[in-house]
Amino acid sequence: MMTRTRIVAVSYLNTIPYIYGITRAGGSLREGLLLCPPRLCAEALRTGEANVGLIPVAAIPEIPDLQIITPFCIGASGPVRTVVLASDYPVEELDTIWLDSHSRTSVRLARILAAEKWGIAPQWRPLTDYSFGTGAAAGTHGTIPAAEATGTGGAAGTGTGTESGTGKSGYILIGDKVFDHEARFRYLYDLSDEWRAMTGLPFAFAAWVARGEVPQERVSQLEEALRYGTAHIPEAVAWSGYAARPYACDYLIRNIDFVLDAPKRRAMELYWQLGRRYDPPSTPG
Ligand SMILES: C=C(O[C@@H]1C=C(C(=O)O)C=C[C@H]1O)C(=O)O
Repeated sequence: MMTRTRIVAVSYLNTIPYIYGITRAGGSLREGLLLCPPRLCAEALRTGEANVGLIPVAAIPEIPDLQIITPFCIGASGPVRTVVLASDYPVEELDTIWLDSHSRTSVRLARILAAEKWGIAPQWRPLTDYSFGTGAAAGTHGTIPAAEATGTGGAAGTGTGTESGTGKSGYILIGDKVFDHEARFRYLYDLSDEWRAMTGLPFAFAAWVARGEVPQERVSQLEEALRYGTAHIPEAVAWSGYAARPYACDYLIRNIDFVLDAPKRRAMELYWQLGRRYDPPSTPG
């Protein structure tokens, strides 16, 4: 029987209440904690580096022997704010969509929405460089070109998102980078809002899972830690590296919904069902 618990969780502001709860609980829960972007959280469960984790819901059916073990998630019942399609053009006009390589759930959600709601069939490309037009990497493949990101339209010859069609690009962005870059774009489509408009349901982006046997006592400790953290959001933010960000509490209280309730479980099932129609695009890393 497996007794060691190695926990992996997403390294964004939206996980701070969970991290706070786990850290405060101390002991072996905290010692086993590993933080990384969502795609790598799923990888850690898949490879066995972790046996408990907050992982993108897109990855749940792909990893054998997983179970959802807590009634907590990273979800949204209204706008989520940090999962967006950002562009200088209306979605109907886009011919290329660059996909955040840190994401598993939202990139597939974008493909579902493109086909089922927006009625577009853009080229899908991996976005791998988040310098957003600044620094030495500006204009290289997979980067948001500075000119486009600042709203002057696709800059010819940057080699990014402008090589084909009308050169109208959109960018699926998730997590903290949305706070830093949202103001650059004319159009922001909140993917939680778009999903709710299409289905009438809230959404769950990530859920807590265990792989293989994890002692019930550990699961109960984890659940207790998550409950504490989500019930003490201002305390968690004050403790964290986000204390000076004026939007942090508001975002965690108004945008993120931590409860994995029946409507979010229904949304997860529907998302898995729809997602099977749309193969995930190949993304590096
Ligand atoms: C709400 C968010 O949901 C995240 C989005 C994920 C994805 O797209 O794979 C995975 C985990 C969540 O933390 C966010 O990142 O802002």
